[in-house]
Amino acid sequence: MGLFDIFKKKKQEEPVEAEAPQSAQPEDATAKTDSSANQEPEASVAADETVTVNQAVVVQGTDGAEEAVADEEDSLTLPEDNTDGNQVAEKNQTNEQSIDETERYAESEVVESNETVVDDEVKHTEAAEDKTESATDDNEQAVYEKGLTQSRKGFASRFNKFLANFRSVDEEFFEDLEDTLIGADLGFDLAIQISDQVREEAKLENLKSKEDIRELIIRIMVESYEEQGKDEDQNMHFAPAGQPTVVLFVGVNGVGKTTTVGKMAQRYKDQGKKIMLAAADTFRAGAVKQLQEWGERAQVPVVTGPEKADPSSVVYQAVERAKAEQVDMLFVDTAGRLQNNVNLMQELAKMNRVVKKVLPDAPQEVLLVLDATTGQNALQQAKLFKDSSEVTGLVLTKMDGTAKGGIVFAIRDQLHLPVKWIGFGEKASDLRVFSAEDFVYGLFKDLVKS
Ligand SMILES: Nc1nc2c(ncn2[C@@H]2O[C@H](COP(=O)(O)OP(=O)(O)OP(=O)(O)O)[C@@H](O)[C@H]2O)c(=O)[nH]1
Repeated sequence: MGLFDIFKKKKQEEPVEAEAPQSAQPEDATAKTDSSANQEPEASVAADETVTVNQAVVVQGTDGAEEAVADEEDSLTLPEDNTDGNQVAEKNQTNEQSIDETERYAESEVVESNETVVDDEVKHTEAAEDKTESATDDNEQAVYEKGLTQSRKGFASRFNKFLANFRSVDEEFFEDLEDTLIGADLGFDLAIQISDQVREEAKLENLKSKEDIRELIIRIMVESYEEQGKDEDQNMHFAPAGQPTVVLFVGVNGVGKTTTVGKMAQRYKDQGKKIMLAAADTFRAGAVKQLQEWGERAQVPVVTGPEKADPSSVVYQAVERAKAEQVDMLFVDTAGRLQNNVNLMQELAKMNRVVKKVLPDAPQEVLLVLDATTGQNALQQAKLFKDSSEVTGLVLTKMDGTAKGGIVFAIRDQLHLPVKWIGFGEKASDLRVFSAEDFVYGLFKDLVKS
């Protein structure tokens, strides 16, 4: 069954009061494929242990870390400061603000009417999560529907505005359609491609009514999304039993790397995995502290180095330790990388090589963390990271705080990098395995009739 057929089936099964996402109980919610769910639980680690790597930078003879890192020393120039990163972050923010301005018209209604609902939902969610921080118990589809509220309303409001002007399927219609799709953050290329397909099929099927056209657009979007993703490997990859799985988290400042590491640590710890974290963001003291807090919360050890230490040295120590202590998964939090800073990209490559010196098949995953609220900007970052590092998948954070859900379509269309995880909030349980099915449904369910 194709994605659109699943979509239609879900829609037919949906209770009449579809606007109350928390009350929806889809039949197939238990059938979700969670790549991590079938792993064997193992013994948990000692609580609240923080390891400081005091010798992370200094070469002291016998330690392989020094040799490994020294081998790489020539190729690395440490960044002097984070100024550029801050500029990028500020630029993102400015960009976000200006886009917000233009979108306000389309979304103001939605945001206002949602505020009370969101407040209530937040209270409700917090109360529930006081009882359990488990990421596995909640109904996945309801989580997606809630997390995608802003994007769904944004889409619906754009489409309804566009269809309100609908008179006939003429050239003006296609121009409006392209503008609507670009406005929904699908990107120019995909907007044109979808519009062309709609043109072809509307003619072929002789579709004329507003409802038929609306459904055709959504069907084409869903089907082209599915088609483009058929070769993507969305699963997390793991080392063979007995070896640590190493996951590097990369991305520019403030996208949510540290938070994602913390959430993932909690998630896998809850599954019985032995977890270790490495604080390779040695440039920002706050980042180490932030990771330590997540480590304490999840009760997993955190390997740290002195401030301004060579990040690769910390990584090396952490990998050695993870191997020696038979850790199942080592999560490495890296500094905010700048897409236009060659030195920083080199440093990332160096980290990769240092990991391989200890564990030749690692890292099993290099996850690029992207902030969904930055829309097309996130896409640009992803392109640059993809070109200069071995990114294996994406984590899309802050989806709860944006109407730019369409970025998921643009990412697949232009990058062919699988979104593996999605963040719907700041709590550990807000990180979810990405499900195209739930995503598409959460985004479009208001636009298609059952
Ligand atoms: N609403 C929301 N906030 C998030 C999400 N993920 C992360 N955040 C918040 O985003 C902010 C930045 O997150 P960090 O984890 O510090 O980002 P970082 O990429 O590690 O930043 P640097 O250490 O500066 O490189 C924090 O306030 C997080 O709580 C999410 O999915 N939703």
